[in-house]
Amino acid sequence: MPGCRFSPLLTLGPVISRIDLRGSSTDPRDVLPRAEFDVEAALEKVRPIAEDVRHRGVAALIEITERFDGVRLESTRVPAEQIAEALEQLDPEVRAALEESIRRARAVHSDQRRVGHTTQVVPGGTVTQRWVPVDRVGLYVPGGLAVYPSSVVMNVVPAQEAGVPGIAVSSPPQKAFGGRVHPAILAACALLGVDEVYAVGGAQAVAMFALGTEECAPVNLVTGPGNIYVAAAKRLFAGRIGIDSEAGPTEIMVLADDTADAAEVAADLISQAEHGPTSGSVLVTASPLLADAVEAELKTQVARTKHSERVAEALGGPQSGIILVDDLEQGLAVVNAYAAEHLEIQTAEPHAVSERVRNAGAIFLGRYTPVSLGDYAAGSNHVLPTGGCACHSSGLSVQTFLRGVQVVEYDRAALAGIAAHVVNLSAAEDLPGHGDAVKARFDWTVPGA
Ligand SMILES: NC(=O)c1ccc[n+]([C@@H]2O[C@H](COP(=O)([O-])OP(=O)(O)OC[C@H]3O[C@@H](n4cnc5c(N)ncnc54)[C@H](O)[C@@H]3O)[C@@H](O)[C@H]2O)c1
Ligand SMILES: N[C@H](CO)Cc1c[nH]c[nH+]1
Ligand SMILES: [Zn+2]
Repeated sequence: MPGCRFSPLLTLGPVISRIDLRGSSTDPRDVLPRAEFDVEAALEKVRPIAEDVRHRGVAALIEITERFDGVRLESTRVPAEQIAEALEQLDPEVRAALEESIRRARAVHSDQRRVGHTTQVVPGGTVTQRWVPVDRVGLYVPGGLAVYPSSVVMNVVPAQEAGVPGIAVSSPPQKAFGGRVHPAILAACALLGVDEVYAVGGAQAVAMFALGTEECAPVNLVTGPGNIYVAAAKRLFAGRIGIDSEAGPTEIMVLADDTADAAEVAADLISQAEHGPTSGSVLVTASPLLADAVEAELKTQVARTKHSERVAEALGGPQSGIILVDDLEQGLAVVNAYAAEHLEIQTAEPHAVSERVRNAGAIFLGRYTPVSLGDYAAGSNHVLPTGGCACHSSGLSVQTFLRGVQVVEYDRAALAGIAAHVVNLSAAEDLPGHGDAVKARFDWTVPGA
């Protein structure tokens, strides 16, 4: 059968492991799978790359790119003609899909814009909250195992809607495309009006953005997903620049009951496993019947999916599994403990269930909302917190590119009205100089002090 491949991994045992939490009072956090993603260890490899870029700029980038991507660049900056040419040659169907994806993402992200607000604290005393976009961002678009024009959309649209004036994109050059950045990525940049693109991948791209080179001015913020080296470089430069998150391997958790369709659940688990061998795909269910049916479906579908080897590796890895629970209550406890990047709810009452979810990067409700819709064209953003970070962080949004600046203004009477409290608090902290700064405005006589 054309396109049908058989993975030898499938003959070795179950396609996915089972964790039976039924009747157990174990804290789900102690047993939940997660892929190993040792950013600290990767830092050791990334530090010399960063130092090299710091000292030798473009010359270092050219050498590192030759080493890791097998491409000898003449310049790191992609010429404008290459970007224009990529758009001219873009398949019309892919162009239409990208345009619709951009239109929907723009509709959602433009609604996230924040307006400033002034609070009148007392007569004559105001605090205004202003939202100011960062001046310049570097957006990383991965291009290793797969290439991601959709990630161009997911990074660029919120930055544009936030009003960021300087937007630069970087993505690895592809040997298979004559050493150029993948043409679909260049075309997506063209559709979005982004003309500053670099053919640099991995940690070296983050170093280029953070430090600047002869060809690329430094940025204030780097966003975008990537592999462990990208994550390690973000950790290395965080503080010097802002970062969105250290995105790890993609993951999906499906919370399902026996109203779910096993074939659809299996297809969704495979969809995210397709990103790479460390992707995590987890089904949580109280239905042993569904668990069996999904496992059987996985066996069939994995064998015929295009990237069956890496899918089988991801599903067979310790980061994937089918978790059997007693009931929806325990299922929700597992869901909240895991804090999935993507959570699908395939139950009889997905809305009501979703109200009880506290930790998830994005929630996909019902059978007609698969994660892959969100990956490409729901309007939502697909750059989401992974590795459990959804319990403290959000996905990419307009807010990522904004800083809140408070503008404070009190007149004489308003300051006089609070002066005694400021002086007393400064004394309580043994920082009397702070109080003196207020007293100085009243000829050292503070009313009521
Ligand atoms: N969260 C999201 O929104 C999202 C979206 C798309 C992709 N992803 C994830 O992003 C990741 C993409 O990873 P990828 O590897 O395919 O692409 P990538 O672009 O992140 O990394 C490729 C680069 O890594 C560098 N590299 C390769 N081997 C190296 C080594 N030994 N030392 C130093 N650098 C090295 C190369 O320079 C290459 O250009 C996947 O884990 C995928 O799941 C996440
Ligand atoms: N699932 C990935 C992380 O959310 C995004 C993506 C891009 N293309 C396909 N999928
Ligand atoms: Zn995906």
